[in-house]
Amino acid sequence: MNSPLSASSRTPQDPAAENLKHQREAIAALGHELRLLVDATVRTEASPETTQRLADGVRALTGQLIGRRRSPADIPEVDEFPGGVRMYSPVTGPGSPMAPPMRVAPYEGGVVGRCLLGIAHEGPPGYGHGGISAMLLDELMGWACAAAGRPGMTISLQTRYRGPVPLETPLRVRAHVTATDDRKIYTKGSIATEEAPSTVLVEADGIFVAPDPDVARALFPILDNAQ
Ligand SMILES: CCCCCCCC(=O)SCCNC(=O)CCNC(=O)[C@H](O)C(C)(C)COP(=O)(O)OP(=O)(O)OC[C@H]1O[C@@H](n2cnc3c(N)ncnc32)[C@H](O)[C@@H]1OP(=O)(O)O
Repeated sequence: MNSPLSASSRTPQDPAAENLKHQREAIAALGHELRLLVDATVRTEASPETTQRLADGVRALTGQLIGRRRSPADIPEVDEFPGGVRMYSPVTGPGSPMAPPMRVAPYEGGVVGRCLLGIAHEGPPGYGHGGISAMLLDELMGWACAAAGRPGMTISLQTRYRGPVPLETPLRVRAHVTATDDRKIYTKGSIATEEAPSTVLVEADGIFVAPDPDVARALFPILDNAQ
């Protein structure tokens, strides 16, 4: 299984790789514009008439996007599953209007994620929603498992909120594997600002399980097709 941090197996000269790159760039460009739209939407004080007109305009745009719809079980062609690029991940996906998106890199035996939360991610006024913090940590601890060669699914996530997470502030999320026990992988994670990286605002303990192969095939039929 490839690590999500590893490069794609296709070479840049490969026409299929060029096409994939082109597709991903376009998806990321749309994701970027949609994130700006989401941000503008949750900030707007436009009149009801203007808001209604915009809703009609957005509906017309959405109509253009409905073509080959995928079922939840399908893997997008632009993705690498398992263990690779997820263009529409709600945390790291450059094509997701919901994602901050968090950029992940290796870091001191684990992984680090960098992102900003916007008003769309707000919980208490001016601060991030606790569920969003848990989502960032869950995802990054999952990456830490994969980067350690032990990909798994979350079975337990415990979060402690020590301080509110400021919006529109560069954040540093960290995660690493602390221990493994058969199929269980134990992880720790934290969120701090880039400005004060040693002041932990949220910390988490996560337990992941590498699913039994039969369970994994039942959950992800695509794994059978890939063989
Ligand atoms: C790189 C991309 C990163 C993405 C990260 C995103 C992470 C996620 O959000 S994953 C989504 C949320 N998680 C889930 O939906 C998982 C739901 N759980 C399941 O489907 C199953 O428990 C699954 C598939 C993980 C494991 O099933 P299976 O392979 O049958 O394992 P199973 O035999 O039941 O359990 C293995 C061990 O874990 C323990 N365990 C399983 N579930 C739990 C649980 N919820 N709580 C505590 N222990 C548990 C079992 O007791 C067992 O321990 P032991 O061997 O000591 O008895």
